[in-house]
Amino acid sequence: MRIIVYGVGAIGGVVAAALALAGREVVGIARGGMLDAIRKDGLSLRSSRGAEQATFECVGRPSEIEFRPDDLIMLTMKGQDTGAALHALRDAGVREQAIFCCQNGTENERQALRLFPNVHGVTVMMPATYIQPGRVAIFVEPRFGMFDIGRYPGGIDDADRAFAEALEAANVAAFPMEDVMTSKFGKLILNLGNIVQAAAGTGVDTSAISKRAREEGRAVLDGAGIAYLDIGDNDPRRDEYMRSVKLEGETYVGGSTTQSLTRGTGTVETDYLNGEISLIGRLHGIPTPINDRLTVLSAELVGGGKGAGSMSLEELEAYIQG
Ligand SMILES: NC(=O)C1=CN([C@@H]2O[C@H](COP(=O)(O)OP(=O)(O)OC[C@H]3O[C@@H](n4cnc5c(N)ncnc54)[C@H](OP(=O)(O)O)[C@@H]3O)[C@@H](O)[C@H]2O)C=CC1
Ligand SMILES: CC(C)(CO)C(=O)C(=O)O
Repeated sequence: MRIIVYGVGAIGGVVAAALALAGREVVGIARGGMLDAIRKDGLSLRSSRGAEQATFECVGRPSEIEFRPDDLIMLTMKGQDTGAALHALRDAGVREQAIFCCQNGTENERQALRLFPNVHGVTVMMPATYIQPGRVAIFVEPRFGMFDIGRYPGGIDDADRAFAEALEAANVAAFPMEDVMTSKFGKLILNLGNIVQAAAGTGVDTSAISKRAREEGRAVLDGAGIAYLDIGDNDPRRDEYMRSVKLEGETYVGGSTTQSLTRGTGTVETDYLNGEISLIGRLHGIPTPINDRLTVLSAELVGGGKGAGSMSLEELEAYIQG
């Protein structure tokens, strides 16, 4: 069984390296400097275990892979890149293989199920950082993170069990779940603060604004009758499996949206995080003024070429008031 990691960045990089270091067969799909670096020297994984160099096959597009029926395919690109990636997989001949959406947001699974029959949701709890091409880091211990895993829209099958077994071997705590989307909707609530942190900068206390965005998000899910679990700081598994750790010489720049603004990738995932709450709210007639504003804000920050931390807390407050 091979594991194809599509999108070798922070999450894809940590998981691909950890799997390869655990002796699993991994094929990465990467682009730009990351692809060149992995092909040349492999991928350096920095963690509380130290710096480990992982080597694995890496290609630039799915069409370079001869897919096998028992391949497990992880999607680890941002939500705004999922559509193009799914079409590239289908063009490359992928049909019945298990596709694991290892991404934040709840739309990736729906998009994948439109094209493929065998889709799985994964809640990714893993503060990973794309440091530079060829280098990623993970800032928790003793495990590299925790994944809730299950078939979409529900159930657990052999592919979930096989994926969980491989992750456990790679030091990622893995939990097959009958109703994984309840976990993913819980994670969505947590991620409503991503753009807030990205706008104001890591280290600024944005908790009051994030709290309001999350309260609005919960009201929308409640109103729409969508079940969700609390998988944030109150999740008791965090103490056992993923305690924050400082890594000498490495800086945790922040969450995934902060990293996108810092790296200047030119897109952010907010339309699939806060925008998902706006969408569900609009479908159910529930107002979502805060998440609407945050979604527009993300487009303005990206459009204006703004970096992480480009707004003061006061500016952010004023912006949300409209
Ligand atoms: N980072 C984190 O701590 C966490 C992230 N997540 C979620 O995990 C998912 C991935 O995030 P993250 O790892 O941070 O994102 P990154 O941007 O670090 O990694 C995604 C990678 O996919 C690459 N990519 C996108 N499209 C393609 C393509 N068509 N072909 C080849 N490569 C492609 C990107 O390339 P390029 O660099 O050129 O853009 C990038 O390197 C997101 O849904 C995020 O919300 C969840 C929990 C924590
Ligand atoms: C919860 C958080 C912020 C942890 O890294 C995350 O999921 C992300 O970075 O997108």
